[in-house]
Amino acid sequence: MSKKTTVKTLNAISEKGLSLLTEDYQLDEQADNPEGIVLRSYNMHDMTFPSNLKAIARAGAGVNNIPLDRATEEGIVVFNTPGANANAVKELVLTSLMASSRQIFDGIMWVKTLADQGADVPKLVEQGKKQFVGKEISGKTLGVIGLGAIGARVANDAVELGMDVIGYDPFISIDMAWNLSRAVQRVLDIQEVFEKADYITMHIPLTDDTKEMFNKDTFKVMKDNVYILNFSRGELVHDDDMKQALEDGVVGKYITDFPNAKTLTMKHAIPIPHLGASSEESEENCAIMAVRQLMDYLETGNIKNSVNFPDAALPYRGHKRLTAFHKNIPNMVGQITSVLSNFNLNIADMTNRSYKEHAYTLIDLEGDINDADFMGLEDKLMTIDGMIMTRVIQ
Ligand SMILES: NC(=O)c1ccc[n+]([C@@H]2O[C@H](COP(=O)([O-])OP(=O)(O)OC[C@H]3O[C@@H](n4cnc5c(N)ncnc54)[C@H](O)[C@@H]3O)[C@@H](O)[C@H]2O)c1
Ligand SMILES: O=C(O)CC[C@@H](O)C(=O)O
Repeated sequence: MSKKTTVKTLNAISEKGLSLLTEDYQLDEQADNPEGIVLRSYNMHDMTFPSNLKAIARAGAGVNNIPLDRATEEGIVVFNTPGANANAVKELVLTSLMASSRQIFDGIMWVKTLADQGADVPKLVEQGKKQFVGKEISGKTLGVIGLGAIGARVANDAVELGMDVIGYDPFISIDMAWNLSRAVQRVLDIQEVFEKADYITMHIPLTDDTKEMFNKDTFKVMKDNVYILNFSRGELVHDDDMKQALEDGVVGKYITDFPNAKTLTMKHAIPIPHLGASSEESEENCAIMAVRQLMDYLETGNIKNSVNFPDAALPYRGHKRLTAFHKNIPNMVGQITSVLSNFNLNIADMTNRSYKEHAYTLIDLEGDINDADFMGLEDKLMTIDGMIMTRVIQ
């Protein structure tokens, strides 16, 4: 019996996805040395990668919880599931936008304080409700920073709700640009969003460039009483500056899906316990996509939706297949094919794709090949300068 491939989960992953793992896999939450890991927001930064680990599948969009550079150096592919939870997040953004604008959260908290007022409750409600007069969003300006899977959906639906929408994304993909409503006004300078918007929602990854993008300098440019929605990552906002801006009335409300000890005590902050992607549909979509991508890679070497390797695929026709991940430098493919020819192995098909400083080569080998024909092949390939990982799939 051939050995099963071990997959470990680091968070609760929808059964709809995990049940796709066939009998060739064993799912083991305690495994010390799995070939694959599936996770959501678990922080992997302090974790040493197991020696057998080949792939990490993030059931979700953000990958700031995974040490990508280290994974790349160790030849471990990292996947995410673009768009799979975007509708869930969009719905919560729009819900929060409308509910906060109409002071629903404050109103609910207040009305609960009347619980011991007996028959007077209806009268007190009518007397007290004037504290919670809100604003309609129709006709107001929404600034959307980041027009990816979530931002583009939020922008399009906000247009349908009657808002004037300004979008900023210097790196927008062609697909997203096609999907964006023509009513969304795209701007090339983020300052324009800060200056004009009554509500600002951010849908960008957390990177060195975006960390604390919302700070006292950017608040200074914004309209007084602007509402800021953060369904991306807490670290995009400088907490102390936000606290001050809320106290000064520069920011009217801060709706954040990433509460921490500071935001929980901020006046006018509305903390939500990271529920953006927590819908049944989104959890299933993400798990199914993550597990499929992981299995495809482990079984065929094909890559789709990686954040650190190039996407690459060859139709899998049962050939013995060699995969190699290496530096994106001249003559790597030449050196690989030369080793193959020394081993008397003939190429049936191949592809080589690059991403930033690295490249990935998939080679199908022709004919009936025995295990003995591969003896020493991977060791030899690993002696090529710039080679990071090789794998024979048989
Ligand atoms: N709250 C949640 O549960 C939840 C769920 C999903 C995603 N997220 C967060 O939301 C982020 C966005 O998710 P997505 O699915 O839309 O990702 P995405 O990759 O589809 O979109 C991100 C967009 O941000 C743009 N961008 C990058 N840097 C930018 C910058 N400096 N200024 C403006 N735009 C910039 C990119 O070009 C891209 O279009 C994720 O990275 C994640 O951190 C949170
Ligand atoms: O898994 C989750 O619940 C949240 C995921 C979300 O933050 C993401 O970046 O996709």
